Amino acid sequence: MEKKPYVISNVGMTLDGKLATINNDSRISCEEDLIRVHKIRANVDGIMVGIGTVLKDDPRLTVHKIKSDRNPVRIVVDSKLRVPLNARVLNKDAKTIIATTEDSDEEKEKKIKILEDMGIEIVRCGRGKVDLKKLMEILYDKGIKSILLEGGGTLNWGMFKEGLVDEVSVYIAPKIFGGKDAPTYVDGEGFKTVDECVKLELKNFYRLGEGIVLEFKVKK
Ligand SMILES: NC(=O)c1ccc[n+]([C@@H]2O[C@H](COP(=O)([O-])OP(=O)(O)OC[C@H]3O[C@@H](n4cnc5c(N)ncnc54)[C@H](O)[C@@H]3O)[C@@H](O)[C@H]2O)c1
Ligand SMILES: Nc1nc(=O)c(N)c(NC[C@H](O)[C@H](O)[C@H](O)COP(=O)(O)O)[nH]1
Repeated sequence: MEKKPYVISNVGMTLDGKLATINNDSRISCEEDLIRVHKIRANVDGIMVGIGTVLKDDPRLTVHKIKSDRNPVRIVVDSKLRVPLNARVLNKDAKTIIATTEDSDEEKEKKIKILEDMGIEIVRCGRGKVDLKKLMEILYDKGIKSILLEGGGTLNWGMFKEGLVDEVSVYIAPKIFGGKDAPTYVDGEGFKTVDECVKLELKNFYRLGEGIVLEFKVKK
């Protein structure tokens, strides 16, 4: 696909690949790592998360840990439009785009109208779940040429499966959460064979705070 933003996937995960505990405690990154993430945020056009992350963490998705005179556009992928009207991602600190499906019912249309009246832009693509390839084209046409993908595991799977991620950076905290139901970096159905899996090329690694940062390019 030619017309798509450059996508950097970032997470803070435990040594066992978890993004949160089974009780959804997601405090993984150390302060130094959060500053690293905010430096990336300050240099991209958009920050994207799935609705699961908004419902569980209520992130602001702004640059607030370092000085910056701009905030990227916040993009929430939300098939069923579950976003709470008091979510911090809907505040006035930055522009927000909610990506949802073309599926329609009276209640959804009502909520779209309320969100639009709040100044939120609604983008509709796909049926059943958001068509991520189409979404990337739409965002590119809106001038969003780079995106920081901040999870969670379900959206990460969708983006990797569609071949939409270009670069990966992960912070590995020296912690082990365990739990087969705890969210991991990439969840979803998973690839069935090694031939199909996403292949990466290690570009850089360094110690940061108590953990380590790994940076990869996705092999195309
Ligand atoms: N440690 C970290 O770096 C980090 C970062 C982000 C999230 N998290 C954690 O991840 C968890 C949330 O992850 P999650 O997996 O529940 O939710 P998620 O944030 O991945 O959102 C999933 C939602 O994305 C939407 N979606 C629409 N179209 C899709 C498509 N084509 N493919 C995939 N998803 C699509 C669906 O509405 C789906 O419910 C929370 O526990 C949060 O704390 C941790
Ligand atoms: N890099 C990273 N390390 C973590 O330990 C963690 N829990 C997240 N979680 C992703 C989540 O979407 C938000 O990045 C945070 O919840 C921060 O929220 P802010 O946007 O700064 O309000 N991200």
